Amino acid sequence: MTAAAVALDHRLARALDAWLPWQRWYAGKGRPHTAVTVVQSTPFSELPDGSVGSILVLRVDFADRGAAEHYQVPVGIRASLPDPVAPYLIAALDDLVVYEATGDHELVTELLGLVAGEHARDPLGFTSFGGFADGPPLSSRPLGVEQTNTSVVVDDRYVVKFFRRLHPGVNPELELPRALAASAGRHTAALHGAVEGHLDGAPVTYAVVQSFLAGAVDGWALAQDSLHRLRTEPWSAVREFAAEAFEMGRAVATVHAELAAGLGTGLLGPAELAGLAATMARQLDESCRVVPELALHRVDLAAAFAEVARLPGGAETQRVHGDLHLGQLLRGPAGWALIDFEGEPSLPMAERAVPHSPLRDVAGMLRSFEYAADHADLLAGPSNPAATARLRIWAEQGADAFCLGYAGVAGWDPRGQDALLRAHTLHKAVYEAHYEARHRPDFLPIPLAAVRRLLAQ
Ligand SMILES: Nc1ncnc2c1ncn2[C@@H]1O[C@H](COP(=O)(O)OP(=O)(O)O)[C@@H](O)[C@H]1O
Ligand SMILES: O=P(O)(O)O[C@H]1O[C@H](CO)[C@@H](O[C@H]2O[C@H](CO)[C@@H](O)[C@H](O)[C@H]2O)[C@H](O)[C@H]1O
Repeated sequence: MTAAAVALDHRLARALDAWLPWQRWYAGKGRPHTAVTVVQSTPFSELPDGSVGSILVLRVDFADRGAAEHYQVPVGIRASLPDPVAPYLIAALDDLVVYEATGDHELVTELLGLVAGEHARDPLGFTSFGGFADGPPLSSRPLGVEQTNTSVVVDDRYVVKFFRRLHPGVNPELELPRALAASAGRHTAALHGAVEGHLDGAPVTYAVVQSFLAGAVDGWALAQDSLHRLRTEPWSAVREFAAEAFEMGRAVATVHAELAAGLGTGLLGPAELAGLAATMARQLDESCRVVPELALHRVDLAAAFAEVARLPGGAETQRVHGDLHLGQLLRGPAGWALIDFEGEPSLPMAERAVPHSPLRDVAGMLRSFEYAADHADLLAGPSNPAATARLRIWAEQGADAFCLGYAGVAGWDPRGQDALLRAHTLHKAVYEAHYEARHRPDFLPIPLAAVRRLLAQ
């Protein structure tokens, strides 16, 4: 059998069926599936020894007969597995092995070359926005971090992010940086290229290439370090983290201003506010089906969301990040930068493209300060009221400093819009409960405790 034929062999579909549910990025966990089908296979490279690189699209059908999901799996198919690629094995069929192309420097180099050269491999198109160095890259490595998609760092200069779950529509992670290309300052990573195609007649973003901010530390790692120090040097840990949170607030407000300037602003009037309240209530219902513990608070949560429909004077909107948290901020030599503009990865693209109040992102950050503190509390084991109190002060000081930094740039303090900020914060906590139930059930107590605490305030 040739390598090209393997991509379409039904035995590969069977192997993928067993492999897929174990992947961190697989979002169908908890929904028994009935079939995994390779619905698209786009060979992008054929090496002299007959090895092939191909971008597969899998369709997953579910027993509940709900909507099918599509996933991207770039694969390499070779006669033997080169040593560095061994951890990426998917299946061995006859005399050929199939593995994840993201672990293969040769195939990553081929893909990057297609982007830099703006080639096409029907139905995929490769676009360059410039900034590629001459000559092939010397090294590449999958990031290997906890993430929703799969990113590969090339020469510590680029990061190629392969979107795993494919939704029809242009991914905001391509759309927003592309719109900001001329105006974006130092608080975002430059966009170099993209891989786009079609699925069922709709445009789909397969991958983006961005500048890699080498040596940057992310906000979550910085928070972990600070929380560790909180045990021995509580006041300097609180003070120093608050100073960073202040700068994070400034960076987020600056990017918000750039997004507003590049993509415009709007106003939610009474009808749109009622629509927003209804969307929050609908998402609450969906999350209650996945996380039964949430249903205990359904009435109070619905009441907080209903408040949105009664906001006097409306609310300003614009395109926002959409899924902001500490892990989405990287501190490099030029200060804090925002990454990962794809929005909530489970939402359809049309919903992710809806303009929102910037408070949605602010709420994401405020939740993240609390999340980090509650995560530390959870890991610390048996209850220790003094330690818990310190953690709460740490989170509150971080949140206050963030809002002050934001206000310094935006000219308004997010804490001034109480009901909308509260609704967005609760909405984020509900989303987190849904997300954790699907991806990291051990962490589910964190957002559930937050829902209880926020409702009690
Ligand atoms: N441009 C970049 N420069 C440096 N590191 C990055 C960059 N983009 C992403 N990362 C690192 O990769 C991690 C995952 O990236 P992210 O875009 O959040 O992935 P996902 O959306 O799949 O969860 C980030 O937390 C960060 O550590
Ligand atoms: O993968 P993404 O970065 O797009 O975001 C998803 O995964 C995040 C976890 O990796 C999740 O964030 C939640 O956990 C964080 C700690 O790991 C915490 O800082 C965030 O506040 C919390 O929301 C995010 O919600 C999800 O969309």
